[in-house]
Amino acid sequence: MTTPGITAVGVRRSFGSVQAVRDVTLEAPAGAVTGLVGPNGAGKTTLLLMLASLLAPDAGTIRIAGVDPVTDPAAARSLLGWMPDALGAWPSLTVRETLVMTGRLYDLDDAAARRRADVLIAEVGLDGLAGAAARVLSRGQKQRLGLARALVHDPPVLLLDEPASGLDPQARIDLRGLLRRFAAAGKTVLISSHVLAELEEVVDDAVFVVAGATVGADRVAAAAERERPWRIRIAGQDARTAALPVAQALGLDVALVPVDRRDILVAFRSEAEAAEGLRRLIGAGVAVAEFTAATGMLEHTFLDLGTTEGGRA
Ligand SMILES: Nc1ncnc2c1ncn2[C@@H]1O[C@H](COP(=O)(O)OP(=O)(O)OP(=O)(O)O)[C@@H](O)[C@H]1O
Repeated sequence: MTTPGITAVGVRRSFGSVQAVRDVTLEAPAGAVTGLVGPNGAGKTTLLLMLASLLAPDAGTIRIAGVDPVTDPAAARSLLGWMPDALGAWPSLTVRETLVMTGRLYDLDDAAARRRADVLIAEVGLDGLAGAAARVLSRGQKQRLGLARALVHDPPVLLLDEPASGLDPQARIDLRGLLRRFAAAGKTVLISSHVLAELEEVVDDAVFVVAGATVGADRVAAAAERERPWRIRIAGQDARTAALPVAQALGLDVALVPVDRRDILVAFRSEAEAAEGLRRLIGAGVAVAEFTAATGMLEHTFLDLGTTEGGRA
């Protein structure tokens, strides 16, 4: 029976004495975009390489849409699209030739490979560069080609390592739309990125990897619930002047209410507490122009995990 999505249980991989991945257990369901988040050197790329069947795990089990990439790498590769963080393209082939060649490697006949290349060139916005050699592409253009290449065989599972790096704002918005469309079509998307604010806008859920191990759901939930700062901006008043009425309305000592450029920072323990704070400010007649969490949930959780228990799961 085919199980959609990606599962990994107790996966490990060392390079000599370096334990790059020491204990990863995760599930990325079909029909969703799952983020893979962790600090530099946490083991994300090593893990993605194992999921992509390009590196053998020392221990543990992996399933890509039900297929074991260790015992049946060919079947796994037919099910997954892999976008590495750096494009290892054939430098003298053009964009179109690269995609046609990739299609041929996936057993498309020549005509089908050409049709597929043209569709993908349009989809990733490389129309004007179809005849350009891969070596002359900018970093962002290479990223687009890497994405197109991962999609050649229309795989149900997509593994993307830092796909947004080097992309301009429009290309990032396009990428978000594309990933959401994939998820809506029932595909599985696992994406690593350091740009957490951006990841936040595209993922349904996130898996945190710290020091080679996935962080348990209870620890992630606890980290997410810890106090975090909110930015408050008051209409028509500079932040220093406005800090006093804000502190009074919230029952705080003004000396404990920091100011950051035009904003006042106040820590709340939860969204419910923040909502209550906003109610009090409005009730006290404070002209609130902006009231927003200073860090997104992913960033907040990431920072919290990095500062507790040495980040160990
Ligand atoms: N081929 C290799 N040989 C030796 N050590 C390696 C190898 N590949 C990775 N490592 C080590 O394994 C650890 C995890 O590396 P990995 O590239 O998986 O981390 P990452 O989470 O992707 O990091 P980043 O966010 O910086 O890209 C690092 O300490 C790295 O130095």
